[in-house]
Amino acid sequence: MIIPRIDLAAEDCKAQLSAYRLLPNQVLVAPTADNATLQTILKNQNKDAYWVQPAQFDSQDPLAQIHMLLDAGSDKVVLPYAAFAADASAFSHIPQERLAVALTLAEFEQVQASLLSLVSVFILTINDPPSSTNTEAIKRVAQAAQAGLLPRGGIKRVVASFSENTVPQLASITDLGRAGIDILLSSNVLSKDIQEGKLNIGQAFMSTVVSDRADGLFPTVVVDEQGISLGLVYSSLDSVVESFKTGKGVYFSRTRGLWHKGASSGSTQDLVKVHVDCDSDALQFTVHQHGTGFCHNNIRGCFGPSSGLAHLDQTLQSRRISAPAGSYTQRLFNDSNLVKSKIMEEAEELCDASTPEDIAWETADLIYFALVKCVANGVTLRDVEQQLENRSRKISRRPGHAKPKWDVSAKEALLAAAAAAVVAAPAAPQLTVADPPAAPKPAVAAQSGSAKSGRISMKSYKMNALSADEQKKLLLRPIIQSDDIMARVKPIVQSVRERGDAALLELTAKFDGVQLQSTVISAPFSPESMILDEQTRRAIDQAYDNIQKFHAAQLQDQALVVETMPGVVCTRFSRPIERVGLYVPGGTAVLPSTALMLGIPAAVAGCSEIVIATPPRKDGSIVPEVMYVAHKVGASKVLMAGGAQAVAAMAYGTESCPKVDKICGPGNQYVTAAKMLTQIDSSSLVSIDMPAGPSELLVIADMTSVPAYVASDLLSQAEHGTDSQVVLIAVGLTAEHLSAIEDEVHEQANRLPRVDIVRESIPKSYIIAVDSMEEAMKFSNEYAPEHLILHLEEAERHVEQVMNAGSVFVGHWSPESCGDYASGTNHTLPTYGYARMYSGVNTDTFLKHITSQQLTKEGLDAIGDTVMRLAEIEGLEAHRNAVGVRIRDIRGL
Ligand SMILES: NC(=O)c1ccc[n+]([C@@H]2O[C@H](COP(=O)([O-])OP(=O)(O)OC[C@H]3O[C@@H](n4cnc5c(N)ncnc54)[C@H](O)[C@@H]3O)[C@@H](O)[C@H]2O)c1
Ligand SMILES: N[C@H](CO)Cc1c[nH]c[nH+]1
Repeated sequence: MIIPRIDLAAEDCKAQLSAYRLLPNQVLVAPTADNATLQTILKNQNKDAYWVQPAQFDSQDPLAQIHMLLDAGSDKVVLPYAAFAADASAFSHIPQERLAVALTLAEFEQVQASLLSLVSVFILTINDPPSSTNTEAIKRVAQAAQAGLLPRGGIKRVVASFSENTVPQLASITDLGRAGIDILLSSNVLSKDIQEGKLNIGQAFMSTVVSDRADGLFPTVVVDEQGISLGLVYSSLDSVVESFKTGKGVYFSRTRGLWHKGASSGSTQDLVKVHVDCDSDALQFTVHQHGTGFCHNNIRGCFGPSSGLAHLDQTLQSRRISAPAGSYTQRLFNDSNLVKSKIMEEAEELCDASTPEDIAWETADLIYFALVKCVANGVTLRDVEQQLENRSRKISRRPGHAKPKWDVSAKEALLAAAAAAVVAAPAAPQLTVADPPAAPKPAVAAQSGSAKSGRISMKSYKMNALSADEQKKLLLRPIIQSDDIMARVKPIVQSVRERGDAALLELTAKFDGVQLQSTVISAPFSPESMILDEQTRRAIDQAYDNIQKFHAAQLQDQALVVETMPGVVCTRFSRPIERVGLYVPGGTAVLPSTALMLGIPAAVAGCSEIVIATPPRKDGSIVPEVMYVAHKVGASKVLMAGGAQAVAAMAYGTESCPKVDKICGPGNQYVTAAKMLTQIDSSSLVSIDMPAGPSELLVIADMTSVPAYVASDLLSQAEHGTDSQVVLIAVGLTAEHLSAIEDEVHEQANRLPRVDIVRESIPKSYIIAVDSMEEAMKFSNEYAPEHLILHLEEAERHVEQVMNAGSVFVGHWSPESCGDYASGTNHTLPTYGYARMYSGVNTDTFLKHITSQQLTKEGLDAIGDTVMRLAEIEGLEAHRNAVGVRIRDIRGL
């Protein structure tokens, strides 16, 4: 094997480096260890090939410079024998395979046994050209030096370093090579061309390779930059010479002769490295493959397509060039904030994962999003691997502490201290340290963690293949055992009604797993309870402003005045409901947005007492986002309770929770059942907004719809709860379009943190194919969805046909999520088909309308006979008389 020696003091050193980069190793001779050219070279990618030989080290601290060169990634540092002779033990901490020694034949004679175990390469300085005498001497040294393998595997190498102008015969290289001796030559005597007075690099390289085949060819394994095999070919001496010359993959075809790979197909190869195997009879070409691939069947490799990370990397690289419009991947490429959020989300989930399956799952997610970021920024998987390899070559170890921001142990200690402080302070049950705004893990994910496989798909129907009865059945929501739920809720409501706070505390311990000391936090709320990061605060403030604007516009503060007949004036004016209870769900997800949706209209309406009820977190606190909203809307109390017990507390009142006049807000089946139960109990004297149960969504989509958008909207509601239902009405969609939507549902769902919930809600959901918009609208109006999305051409034209729906989202750019959070409309909406007769929460929800009238003498005279006659018909004489006594006076009867 030949090794070029490149003098970094030479002007053309970088050109030399590039010319001989295909050889496995190069020796870089630098004037000093910190030479600027050397440092620049070590910053590039190929450094694992370099043996660095500085002529001079810093005399104060040579070891530090050796560490620096090895940490920078050089494969080996070459030291003069004198350095070892002075104190060999100083180098004993450096891995043997990273050190080489340069010495003369005479010096080798003095080598102590200890040096043999410190270095992996002996570079013998030979001042004369190869001769029979020095060749024999070199061979003797090789025999002595090469005894035994390196501790971590591999051989010790002996290299004969010939002087500046020596151009050895190929036969000498072959002779030394057969004895396992490499030849180090000045790059000045080498050439990529066949040139008089120079040694051709291809021929020199091949002079130690022996073919064991009758045709004299050399089996050549072709691999990509990640070392993944692309195929097996054959090389001849000429093809190798040509490869070194052109820097391309050139082989020998037994049918075509010299074969410039890709010359006709376009699938060319840039040659990255050429290696010979351990017994010198086969080659390995490392290439950067262009075009469709190496295999003539238009796939990447002859042994089939790549898999694993390499495959993901290749897919993302090709998607970067041509991602389908509207696909999730394209969105990720264009939205660096989304990628950032996903990486942080997945990293957190990986930290929280504990089972081997979950850890593998979360790692896969994290790697996926990390690779998207790489590809979006022109970084390849190989670049990442190169970094890992560089790190593995470092010999100085960093302590590896986490930055303070991420130091979990320190944070836990802080939280423990804060919790201890809270226990000591009886009146403040919430932590004083703000937790990150992360939502709690879905209950289902926590329980299962197993059924994470299988396609996630909705059921599929064709409207014209269904009987009327079958169509009707589809209008029903997933069955809820309401008798069973009522039976569970009644005793809960009863016990809170009878035992007040004591029952509340017990039930919170039972259902929410937290033993509180008190049930209510009263305003003014402490600033520590609502500490938010700036981005969250700004998001809440913007949502607040939009929702406030839309709900303030609904307020009719002018009385309605109509003179129905001359002298008969009818008026209607509104007054706020004084005390309202707002339920903010907190079971599988904490929903500060619901606090906005209920609190803002209540505040706009002017309710004088606003109580917000929400389940406490496991540490007994309420999320700071909800506390901040409670503060903004002017709530007087936050009730730390959820479920039926919270509803009962607000309906009947307890020692600490005020009784309210109306309870609003969505919730699970227990919440909804308790609202209905307390509403029909006249002794509670409480009303409710509506039965707002599990979230649901109906999408009507035509061929103009974007599959990725449709799927994302369906999933946005399917992720709420296992009982959520989403429906897609496909209007004249082709089979391809429909299956693109189904694929997106599956793929996007699998990337969701709440995929376990989606796995249960999506199978309860369905797609129904129809032929016309009329059929679609008819079905939608009968279903009366909570949310209706129109993914249609000229979607706005169809709004006038909507008869029953909680809220409508018009066109491709109106995702339902905007209505959930920030556009201005309310997200507390009727579900279960109640949109046929209920409106969603709005400003009027928190108002009563009072009417009044005033009649003049003339007005009463004009209307009197009508009223008296109608009272007579009903047999209500007192009614008739109240008008009659006045009419007699007016008319002087
Ligand atoms: N329609 C709308 O406008 C709208 C808006 C937002 C949310 N939602 C829906 O609200 C619901 C929120 O449900 P959630 O469960 O996440 O939160 P939640 O706050 O409604 O319910 C959590 C509470 O349920 C109680 N509970 C749990 N298991 C119980 C059991 N076995 N027996 C008695 N009580 C029990 C606990 O006290 C717990 O605090 C979802 O279905 C979501 O779709 C609807
Ligand atoms: N989509 C829900 C109404 O059904 C509301 C919500 C809250 N947070 C997110 N979404």
